[in-house]
Amino acid sequence: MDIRFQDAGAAFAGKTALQPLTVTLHERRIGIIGLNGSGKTTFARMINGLVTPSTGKVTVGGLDTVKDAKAVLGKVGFIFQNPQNQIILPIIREDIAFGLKNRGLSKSEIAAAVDAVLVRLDIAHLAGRRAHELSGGELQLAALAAVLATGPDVLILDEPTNQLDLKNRARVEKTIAGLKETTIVISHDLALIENFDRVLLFDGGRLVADGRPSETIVRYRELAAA
Ligand SMILES: Nc1ncnc2c1ncn2[C@@H]1O[C@H](COP(=O)(O)OP(=O)(O)OP(=O)(O)O)[C@@H](O)[C@H]1O
Repeated sequence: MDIRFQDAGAAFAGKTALQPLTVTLHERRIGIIGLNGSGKTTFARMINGLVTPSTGKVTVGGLDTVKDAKAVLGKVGFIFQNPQNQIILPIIREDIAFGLKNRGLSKSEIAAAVDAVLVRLDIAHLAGRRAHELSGGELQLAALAAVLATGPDVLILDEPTNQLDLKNRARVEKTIAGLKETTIVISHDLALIENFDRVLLFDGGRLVADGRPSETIVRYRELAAA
């Protein structure tokens, strides 16, 4: 599943947030790092079309994020920084099922798909729980389950370990490691992405390093210390 940025940049109200860049992503685990406000989330949101390019274009598996916006949304799942904002229905099982409605599935097929994803993430015990009662780590996994159930080819997680304790962090890390989907993770938690296939470093709205995690992380540390 190739993700291609072709001279693609982004601006908000005429102010450049991301300088035009050309890059193709096809690795299975991709990390995105950089200081606050460096353009990481903007870059990630361009992949699912939430942010449309002000110049150039972005394609996912050959689909244009502007012209084929709906198809791209079906291919790219996004787990936001605050997962509670994307859980719509109060009970976890219902919330996961909600995302599968309008797909021509029978009630029993939806129930089976919900069960399958709960088992896959080892969170079957959360099925009947209320979202507002869950811990941060449980919420993160529940949001991931709801997105995974819809069968995306690409998953984007925005700071998935933010505010998690060590136990929940390890749980989320292990879950990410086991995902078969192409997974793009924005993170300030450098240990989380140190074994990824590729890491992109943004600075001031520019892609300034792109390569193996060890090299990119060293560059980030130099940049942060400067
Ligand atoms: N919707 C928007 N409207 C206006 N400006 C925006 C919008 N989204 C982002 N920006 C600006 O674009 C720049 C890059 O922001 P972005 O959210 O991509 O950074 P980031 O690297 O993800 O930051 P952080 O680590 O703090 O989450 C910032 O200057 C930000 O203020």
